[in-house]
Amino acid sequence: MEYVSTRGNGGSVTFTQAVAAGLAPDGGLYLPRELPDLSGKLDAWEDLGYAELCFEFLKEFATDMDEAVLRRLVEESYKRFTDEKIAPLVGLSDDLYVLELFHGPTLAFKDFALQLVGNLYEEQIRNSSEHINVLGATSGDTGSAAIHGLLGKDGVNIFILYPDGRISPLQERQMTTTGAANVFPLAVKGSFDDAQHIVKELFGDLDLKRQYRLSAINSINLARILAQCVYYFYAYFQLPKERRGAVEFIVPTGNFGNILAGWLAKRMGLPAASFRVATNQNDILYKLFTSGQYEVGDVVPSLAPSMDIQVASNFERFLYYLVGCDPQKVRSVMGEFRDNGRYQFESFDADVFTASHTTDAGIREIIAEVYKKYGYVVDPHTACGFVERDPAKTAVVLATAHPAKFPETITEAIGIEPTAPALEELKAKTIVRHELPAEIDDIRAFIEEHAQL
Ligand SMILES: Cc1ncc(COP(=O)(O)O)c(C=O)c1O
Ligand SMILES: N[C@@H](CCOP(=O)(O)O)C(=O)O
Repeated sequence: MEYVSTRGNGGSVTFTQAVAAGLAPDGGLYLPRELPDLSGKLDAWEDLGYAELCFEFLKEFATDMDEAVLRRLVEESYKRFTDEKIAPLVGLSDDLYVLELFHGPTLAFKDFALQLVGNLYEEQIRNSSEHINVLGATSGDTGSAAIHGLLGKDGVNIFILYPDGRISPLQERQMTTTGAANVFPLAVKGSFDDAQHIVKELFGDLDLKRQYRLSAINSINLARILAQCVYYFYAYFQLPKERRGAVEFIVPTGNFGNILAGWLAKRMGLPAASFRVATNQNDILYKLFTSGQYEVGDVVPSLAPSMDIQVASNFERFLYYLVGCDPQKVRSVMGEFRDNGRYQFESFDADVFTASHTTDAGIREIIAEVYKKYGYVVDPHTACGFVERDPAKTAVVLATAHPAKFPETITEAIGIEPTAPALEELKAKTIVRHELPAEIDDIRAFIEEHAQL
């Protein structure tokens, strides 16, 4: 299978090359030249365990990898999950289900892809004997999942930018208390968007990228998206057969990676009816999907900090399909959006997407209501998925983080403090972090000083 850039000037590369590159050299994002039709495989996949399903799915894409190696890496990637089902589907009522994606090592859905990406990078280092330097931006969860996907692996330094003071204290502790000499958590004086922008600019500096062998762990990396497709199939197979008629996946959304993975799964044969873009008060995507107006505003810190994002990097992958896979149109829309901070679509076909948004007050109310009604505790991000439902559909809400990562908000809402052993043990550890301005030159200089060659 070949991979091409959304902007059309990145040539065509293999799976391994696309993963190693992260961002395409023309600044675009990689996608398969053609999506495979997997609908004929669903019957055979119905009863597979999570790792087996993941292997079967990924081997359609990693066609340049040895299958035995891929199988080993995939199996390894799900060993540290604490629930035997890996991604259990919990029924709250006949037509309302929660897909729990927080049983990995860092208690957020990012572990699904980043445990795997860590293993793919380790394999790459083993094969090339070259050191890599991982660079990423996080609004809370990607950073810790990436660090824990790579921790203890030789030949890699990790630089993670995060907005200082705008992630939860426990998310910060997950990144800053590892004690590992090759992990550099960079507390940046700015927003996640500032951090993500800097990271993309640095990946766009092709000399820097080549010299330091910079590798991406954000969802600009196609491996992230593909690994996240798997649990949509897995969730579907866990639904009772009589509930599979019209399924809406409700996805707490920020950078648009998670929901894009579901939508791609549908394009490949997953029989889902629709996907809900569930945002917090930073609702640029809600406005886009309800009006066609795509306009950057100021990010407002919220109770669901990992979704405090304005410019969602994976929108570009959706845009590519929206404009009929025409890279020139992608370049033109992205260019106008970059220059003006806005783009008005004349006709915006939202396809199978629906959208909702939630304020902080709404998040608190939902956490309390869901607990009262079902005895179930949702984290503030997952709460955004409980806003409204189409009664004609079976709803599957993606639970993207464990509530114990956000104890203050949960305690305020229901008077009970959620805990998780993996987080408790972090509280006594020493924090090591590096404070930097949100300036590309400062970040570049830090990397040049601390990267390994
Ligand atoms: C807990 C949580 N929920 C939801 C999201 C939003 O997911 P995405 O950025 O893939 O849209 C994130 C961050 O990515 C997150 O960490
Ligand atoms: N919400 C994310 C932001 C980064 O998104 P990614 O999916 O592109 O890595 C986070 O928690 O860091």
